[in-house]
Amino acid sequence: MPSLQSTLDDGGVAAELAEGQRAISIAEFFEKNKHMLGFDSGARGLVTAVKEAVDNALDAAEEAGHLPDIYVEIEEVGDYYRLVVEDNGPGITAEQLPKVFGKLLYGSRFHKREQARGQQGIGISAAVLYSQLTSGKPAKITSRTGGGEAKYFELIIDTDTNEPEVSVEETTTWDRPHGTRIELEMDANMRARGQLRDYIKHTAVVNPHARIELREPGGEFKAERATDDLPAETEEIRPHPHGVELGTLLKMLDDTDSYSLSGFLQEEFTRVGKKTAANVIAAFNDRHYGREMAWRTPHDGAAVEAAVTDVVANKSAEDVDAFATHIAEAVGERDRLAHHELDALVRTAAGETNAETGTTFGETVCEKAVAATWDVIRENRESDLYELADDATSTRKDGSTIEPFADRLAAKFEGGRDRLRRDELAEYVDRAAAMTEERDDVSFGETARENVVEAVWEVCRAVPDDPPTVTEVAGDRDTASALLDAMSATDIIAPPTDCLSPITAELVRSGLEKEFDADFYASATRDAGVHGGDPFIVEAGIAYGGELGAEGNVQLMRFANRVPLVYQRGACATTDVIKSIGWRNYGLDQPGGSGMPNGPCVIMVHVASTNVPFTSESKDAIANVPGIEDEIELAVREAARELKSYLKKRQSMQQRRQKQDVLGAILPEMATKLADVTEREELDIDDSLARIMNNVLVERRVEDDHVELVVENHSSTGESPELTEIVSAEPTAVSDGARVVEMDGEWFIKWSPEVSGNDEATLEYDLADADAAFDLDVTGIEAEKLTVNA
Ligand SMILES: Nc1ncnc2c1ncn2[C@@H]1O[C@H](COP(=O)(O)OP(=O)(O)OP(=O)(O)O)[C@@H](O)[C@H]1O
Repeated sequence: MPSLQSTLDDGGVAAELAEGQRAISIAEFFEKNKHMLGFDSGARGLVTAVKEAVDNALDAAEEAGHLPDIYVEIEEVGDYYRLVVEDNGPGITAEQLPKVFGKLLYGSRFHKREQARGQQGIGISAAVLYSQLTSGKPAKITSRTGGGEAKYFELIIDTDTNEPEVSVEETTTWDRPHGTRIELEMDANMRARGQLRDYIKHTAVVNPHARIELREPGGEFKAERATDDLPAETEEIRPHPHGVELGTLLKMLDDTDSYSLSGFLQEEFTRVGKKTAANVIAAFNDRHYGREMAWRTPHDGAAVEAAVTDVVANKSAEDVDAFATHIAEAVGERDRLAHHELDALVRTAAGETNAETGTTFGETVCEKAVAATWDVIRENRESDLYELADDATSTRKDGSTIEPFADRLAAKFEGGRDRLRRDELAEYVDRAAAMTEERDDVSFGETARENVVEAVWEVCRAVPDDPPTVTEVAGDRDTASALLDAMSATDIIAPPTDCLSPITAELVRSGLEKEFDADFYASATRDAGVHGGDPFIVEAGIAYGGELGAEGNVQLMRFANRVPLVYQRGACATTDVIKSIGWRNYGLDQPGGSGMPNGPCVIMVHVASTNVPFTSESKDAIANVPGIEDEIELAVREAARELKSYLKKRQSMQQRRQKQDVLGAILPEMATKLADVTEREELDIDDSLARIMNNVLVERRVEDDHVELVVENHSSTGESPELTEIVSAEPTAVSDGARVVEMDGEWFIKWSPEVSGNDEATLEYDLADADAAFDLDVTGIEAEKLTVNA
């Protein structure tokens, strides 16, 4: 078959192609690209649908201030699976409902800067799309808003138009007073049961205020509510100036009602008041207008006087002289002068002279005087630049290098107001330096050049011009780009974090304690950072030991905005960071010193943000954003430090126990042998063991009705044990510092002595009844460091 090109000329090909070109609806696009939304297989599609519906249910209930109560049911019905998700949220109005479920990219959160699980307005409608594509059945939705009647809808998405097609809309009855019920049928299977259960279990870890019930063909799972406190309510915020992208800035400039740049900055951004706006504008002016060079003023006022006198005609010599003297004196008072400063100074001199002489020095005269004085001031620019360059460069550069360089640099200033941007100045310096290197056979390196630029830029003055208006900035990409640069270069305090709802270190820990039976738990919450104008907070938690499986890699749990991330672990910034940490340093096994560590350990990382940068629309993995990666690392390291000291201590306790076990086996034999040989009474082993092990030894000594508890601290550090003696008769003459409580005929005597290293304390009491029974309990010291002989 001949190719299109061989039968048609270029214009013909274009016309032919044009016939086949048409807009693609978003629904059509996602129909073909289901994997982008997490619906690439039946197993995964089911997990994604549950995730989207449950995330929405949690968002909706929390937003309405209700403790979430969510029911998820998966049932096999004929060739398909039926998914039902019910929530006790505020419900959806009959007007909104068809669009929420029947239109992709329709939602309430996309434009909000506030932490929420949903972001894009695709999730649940994508589940509807997947269901209708695989089963051909409509979505069945029941929703009831507080106080209203329940409404029932059946709908599909028209993929050509991306609009809902409602087939049934009626009033119904429902036992929930408010909430939403979604029923979807889809081609699916339960191969991803593990992921499904993980998703529900991990959701429960980070949402202890939610009650979630899952019923699926393989069994039931219930996560009961652990707290009645809803997460702190979040506030919507405006974007932060750091990290906004140019396109967004241009759009904001177009949309704003503000006229002035200062107003725009204060109105549209968070953390920008009058002062910060002024700082941004100063930085913007530097970039947009540049600065004016301020030349060193001449020592000799006579030259200025002469120059002014020369150019002013038609006035009495006396008046001209007074004017020239005023200018020369004012110039002499300044160390350096920029053109606009000179201009203001001449006008002040004109006013002063006028007050003294009554003669007017008008616009033209002033302009002439400014020009003449400016020429005089500029005459010294070679020596001025020489001094600046000489100070700024290393002492190794001698005058013969600096002098020709300064002359060349001075030549670049072409006159006028000597106004230039920093990049222009850098170019002048580069050219002068390159020429000097070439002509004079000397070196003028990068650092020297940068130092000269900095020194000259420092003496330049900010221009007094008003910044352009918002409309002017919006109309020019370069100007907007200069504003963006200025925004990122200005110090601005971090955004407020009331738009975020971190889990908090305390709840991260109790969440882990609730779901994992371990020996050790640690957690950390970092301060907020900013990414792309959106604030974010990273939290980390670690559980170690206990019932956790010791074989293979540690278990990594990733969360974003309280949602567990189940898929694409390998593509996630969180995983990359965990792999990049040297875990051997924290006491975990890590073959080869990098990669996933091994051991009985769960590491969890939560990134909360008003806009989590996911790698794709299916929201499975966090993108490699350096600022976020840094914070993940710091949070994990903070928790890992606690793990390290726990493991270190555990190791030293283990060694102690081993030593104690060996001694415990040898010492009695030695004592017996020694007693045989010496024919003396056998030695008290506990006493010797405590001494050898540097333990704390607690011994009871009873004489008639007098009881003594002796606490000997054989270690070198102070200890504060808690001793509780339980006696069956009332004790008397109890030594100081004790609390005595009677309960059901038993007396509890509690002491908390502080015993310094290598010291001892004696606690005592008398018994009214010599036959009384007693029992001692000692806490506050690790078992491995304690020997009780009582
Ligand atoms: N169960 C529900 N109760 C109340 N409102 C809901 C419920 N489910 C969805 N909504 C509303 O419908 C909107 C669209 O939901 P959808 O899942 O399509 O997107 P999203 O949650 O905003 O974002 P994402 O695509 O990131 O999940 C939500 O923003 C919310 O306003």
